[in-house]
Amino acid sequence: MGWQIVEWTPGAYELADLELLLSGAFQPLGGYLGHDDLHAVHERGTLADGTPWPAPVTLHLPGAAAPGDEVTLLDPEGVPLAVLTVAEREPDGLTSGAVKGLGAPEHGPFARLRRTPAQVRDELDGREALAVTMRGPLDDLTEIVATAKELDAVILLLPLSFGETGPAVVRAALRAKEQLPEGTLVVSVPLAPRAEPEIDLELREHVATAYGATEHLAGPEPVRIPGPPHRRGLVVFFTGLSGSGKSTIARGLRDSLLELGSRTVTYLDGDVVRHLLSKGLTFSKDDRDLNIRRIGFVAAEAARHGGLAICAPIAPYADTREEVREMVESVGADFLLVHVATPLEECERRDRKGLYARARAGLIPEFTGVSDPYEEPDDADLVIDTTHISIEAAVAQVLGTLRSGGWVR
Ligand SMILES: Nc1ncnc2c1ncn2[C@@H]1O[C@H](COP(=O)(O)OS(=O)(=O)O)[C@@H](OP(=O)(O)O)[C@H]1O
Ligand SMILES: Nc1ncnc2c1ncn2[C@@H]1O[C@H](COP(=O)(O)OP(=O)(O)O)[C@@H](O)[C@H]1O
Repeated sequence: MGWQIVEWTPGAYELADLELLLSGAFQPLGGYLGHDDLHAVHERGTLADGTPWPAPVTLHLPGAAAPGDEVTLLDPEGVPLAVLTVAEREPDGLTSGAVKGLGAPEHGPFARLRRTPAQVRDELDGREALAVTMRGPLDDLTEIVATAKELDAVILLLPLSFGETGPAVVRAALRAKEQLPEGTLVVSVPLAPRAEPEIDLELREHVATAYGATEHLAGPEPVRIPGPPHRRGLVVFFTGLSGSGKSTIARGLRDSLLELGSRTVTYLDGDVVRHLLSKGLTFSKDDRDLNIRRIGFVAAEAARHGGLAICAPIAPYADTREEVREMVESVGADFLLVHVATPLEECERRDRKGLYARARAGLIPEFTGVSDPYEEPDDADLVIDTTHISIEAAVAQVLGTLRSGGWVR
């Protein structure tokens, strides 16, 4: 926590909130909330001064920052978006303060469909507006058309484009517009969903009002029907000590899958990863974590498009494995953790590459199992100890799990 923070890329959720703070969609808020406001929001649904406000809008910053410091907030591509003037800072990094925009946000899909509330209010020019906030397709337009007619209002479709489903919601709004009266407006709003439905609804109402709505209809929630497992993306993630058998089983699995021919396979071989994707990284905790995140990122991209990715790094830390699981599940794919639980003594006895001997001799520092930790998974979907079984039997166990889960037919 010692280093002074001068710039920072907030998380996806915080960035979405930032955009709405900057555009005025979160009026009267001018920045991230601090302790007193958050307390009042939780207790009474107002800010500390009594102004109605339904939901927390928060930011976490690492590093050191004191009241009055300025921190530049960047988008994921590194473009400066805003300057935050720190007001308060909690020990856990929660930071409040006003934000000032540096330019129109350009990151994320459908940037052209974003407009500020002021621009939309200008366009409405005093006419009544019926806002429809949507997170899923509108299956029935009759209520919207009837209500708009009754109010003599312009229809304002506000697709809440956040995360994976964002682009689909915007497409649904553009499709709906074609069947709605002329003059219907579509404005993409990156409002991240809030966990509690009532709070989410209230926040949607605030945002709709900021955009000039005189009435608000909340569109249906997204219905996510996951495809059958054999069409869903899958990441098979092997973890275990060096020499436990991860690569051998992973290669066997890849070959069996290629032979079956029913799925596309991406194999992220540990050595290839270390020579290319993670070239130059060491075996410090930070570098191992980064290595695993990179592997997770690539595997999730393959799985996002329905592919099956196989990875076989040591991945000694539980938190980092969990991060990868979340990364994969957030793109709508499945994650299968296989713990190759061959005990250290057996791995050391095999010592295929002579690494254990060198590690014991003190020639390799931070060697997993010898002088560096391996956190045993307690969330493995399959555990295989290869001490007394053949390679074929080990591969068959994994393939059997894929078959019984329906991932492979
Ligand atoms: N200090 C230290 N600790 C552990 N392993 C070491 C180390 N130095 C080199 N190696 C070799 O690197 C391979 C492990 O790399 P990974 O990318 O799988 O490790 S990690 O997941 O980032 O922890 C591992 O290969 P495998 O035997 O295939 O597991 C080792 O051969
Ligand atoms: N049932 C088994 N499954 C996998 N490997 C086995 C098995 N039995 C013996 N081995 C041997 O153990 C070694 C495992 O090495 P490797 O697959 O490179 O491990 P890791 O990738 O975990 O470091 C190989 O020499 C392999 O032939």
